[in-house]
Parts: sequence; structure tokens; C-alpha cells
Amino acid sequence: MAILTPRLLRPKLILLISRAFSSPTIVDSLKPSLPLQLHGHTNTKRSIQWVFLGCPGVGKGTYASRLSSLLGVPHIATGDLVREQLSTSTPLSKQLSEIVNQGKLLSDEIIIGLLSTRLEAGEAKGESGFILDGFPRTIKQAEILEDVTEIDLVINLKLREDVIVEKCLGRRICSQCGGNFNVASIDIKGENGTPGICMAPLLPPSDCESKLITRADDTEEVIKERIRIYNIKSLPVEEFYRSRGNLLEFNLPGGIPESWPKLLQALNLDDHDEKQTAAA
Ligand SMILES: Nc1ncnc2c1ncn2[C@@H]1O[C@H](COP(=O)(O)OP(=O)(O)O)[C@@H](O)[C@H]1O
Repeated sequence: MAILTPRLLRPKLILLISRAFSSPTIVDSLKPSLPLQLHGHTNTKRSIQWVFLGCPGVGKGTYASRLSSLLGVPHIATGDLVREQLSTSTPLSKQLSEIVNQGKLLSDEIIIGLLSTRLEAGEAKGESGFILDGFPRTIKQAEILEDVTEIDLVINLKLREDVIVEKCLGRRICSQCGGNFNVASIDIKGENGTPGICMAPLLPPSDCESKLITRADDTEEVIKERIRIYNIKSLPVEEFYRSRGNLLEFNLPGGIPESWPKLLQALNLDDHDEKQTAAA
């Protein structure tokens, strides 16, 4: 992976994004059903460019990956790119794992280097559009992204903090197939006007059961540090997009069975889902 200096970041990302995402469009076919007007969008001849925001463990990966399958655009999670890098045993991966395992953010340069490499690989495979998950996480990253391309929609997932911590502690990954599961069973009763919340565990199939691992950064101490850093560095990113008018706030009402249909409704995509299911 090439590490880019700040001076080199922008031109490289501009080139990659403009080359990779100027081709055919599913935005046109979805446009009537999009929840927001494409923000300042003049060129409709390109695919969806969406971003997921939200606290660590809120479920960005789950919903971004479902939407990616539904809409046929790549789901690009910077956390996955980081973990791929960590799985190689290079001096860089050792350096990165120290930062990640303390719950800290990697530098903008490193993350944009990883993202550029991923975009380049996608371009070679003819990918178009993206659903970004875990990027941007700082105002600097949001500004760089804004300089190089337009973001149509930013989905901001929200969940109460005590549930987020429990969900992170329950996260498991299958070391063989890479599938994401959750063993946490959340059942919090509503009180003093605050609604309760129920989330069933997302258990693995029997083949994966004995191969489950927990991320090294999913300990209670590190989770709390990640949330603290989110509030300092990433909450301003919510405001960045809110002020541009393309932020969709979505309070998760429960687990996937309750939340997925409501999210599709909020995105005016429930029709699209039915058509896909009927066609399958
Ligand atoms: N955009 C980014 N900027 C800086 N660091 C990042 C970024 N995306 C991922 N990382 C690093 O990778 C780690 C794991 O990312 P991710 O899987 O998205 O975490 P989470 O589940 O906490 O949202 C982060 O804690 C951080 O160290």
C-alpha cells in the first residue's frame, strides 16, 4: 500500500473517484424513490454515492451491506480495509494495530491511502458508485471527500449508548468465512417515557460456531474510548452534513427485523425491496 502525503492525497483521490464513478447509473432508476433531492447534483449520469455515519457498533456495516446488495453498489468499509491490513504481518500492520487496539483513529493519510488502493482495485473490476461505511470520520476527511466528489445522501444511525456497548461486546466474526454475528441479547424495558428496546442475537450457522473470534478492539475499555473519540472527532461530521442538508437521521427501533423495513421506508426503497424479492 502506498502511503500518501497530504499534498498527494487530493489529486490521487480526485483521479480515482472521477474515473471510477463516472459510469452508468442506477441513481436514475431510483431517483423518484430517493428520500432527498440529490444535493446540488447536476450530473445524474452516475451511480449512488452514499455515506453511513454512526457510533462504533451501531450497525453501519449491517445496514450498509444490506443496501449494497439491494442496490448493487459496492459497500466500502474502512474498518474492513484496516483489518485486512492488520492481518498481514508487516511493520506497518504492527504500528496500525497499536493505534486501533487503543480505540484511536488512524491518520487521515493512512486511511485515504487504504481507501485509494481499494478504489483502484474496484475501478479495475468496473465498479460504480459506493456506500461508504466508517469514512469520513473527521472533518478533514469530510472536506477531502467533498472536494473530490458529491455525496448524495448521508444516513446517520442512532442508538442509545448503553445498547451500543452491549452490542459491541456481543460482536463475533467467523474466522473462516468472515461473517459478522452478534451474541448479545438486548431487552431493555422502557421507563419514564423512554422507549424500551429489544434486539435478538444474530447467531451464526452451526458451521461457523466453533470459529468465532472477537475483535481485539471490542473490549469494554476500548469500546468506551472509541465512543469518546467518536463524540470528539466524528460528531462534528454529522453537523457538517446536516448543514449541507443531506443528512438522514435514523433512530434504530430495534434489531434487524424491526429496523430494516423501517429504514427502507425512510429511504423510499420499500417498493424496490419487494421488486427484488419478487424477481429472486
Ligand atoms: N475513517 C477512519 N479514520 C481513521 N481511522 C479509521 C477510519 N476507519 C476505520 N478506522 C480505524 O479502524 C478501526 C476499526 O474501524 P471500524 O470497524 O469502522 O470500527 P467501529 O466498529 O468502531 O465503527 C477504528 O477504530 C479506527 O482505528
